Amino acid sequence: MKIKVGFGFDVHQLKEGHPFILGGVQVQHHSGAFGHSDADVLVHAICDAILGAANLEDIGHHFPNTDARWKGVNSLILLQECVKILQDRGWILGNVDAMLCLETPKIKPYIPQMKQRIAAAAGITEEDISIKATTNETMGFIGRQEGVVAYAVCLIERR
Ligand SMILES: Nc1ccn([C@@H]2O[C@H](COP(=O)(O)O)[C@@H](O)[C@H]2O)c(=O)n1
Ligand SMILES: C[C@@]1(CO)OP(=O)(O)OP(=O)(O)OC[C@H]1O
Repeated sequence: MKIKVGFGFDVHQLKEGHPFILGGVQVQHHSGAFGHSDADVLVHAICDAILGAANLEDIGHHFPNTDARWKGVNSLILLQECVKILQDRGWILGNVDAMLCLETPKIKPYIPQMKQRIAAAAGITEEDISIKATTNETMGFIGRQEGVVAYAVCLIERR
């Protein structure tokens, strides 16, 4: 059995009045993440971890932000596609561990639903997806609530 690890990072700007989609779930907040897609920073970091593990470039390579097909796209669709790309090369996604960094709102109550949606899109069980959150202790652009950051690692395996 061969195993590999992957790492992903993403950041999006927060803008007043935008919907805030994290882990495929709409979070109630006065501002939300802004991007070409639905700007789901958590799912983007997971996509990059998966692609990185298999040495398959990054999310922008597969889904360019200049392509109208991805305008406003639900990022869970991109995640599903990344897992398919992985499986087409003989890899199986093992587990994912992710960290969200944002000052507010509290993410903890949304985590069970995020896990359900990510697990369903990625074809893994909820036990194999961990999501955690931290503030930035009021410091920097995260502390000023100008942006949101996510990190993710994953393991992939093949016989
Ligand atoms: N946006 C966030 C940030 C944090 N949490 C939860 O609160 C705990 C304490 O966070 P600190 O940054 O003050 O250490 C953290 O462990 C998370 O469980 C959250 O839900 N949403
Ligand atoms: C997801 C894509 C594609 O719509 O656009 P954005 O929502 O801007 O997100 P980013 O994290 O910059 O990744 C690039 C693109 O693949």
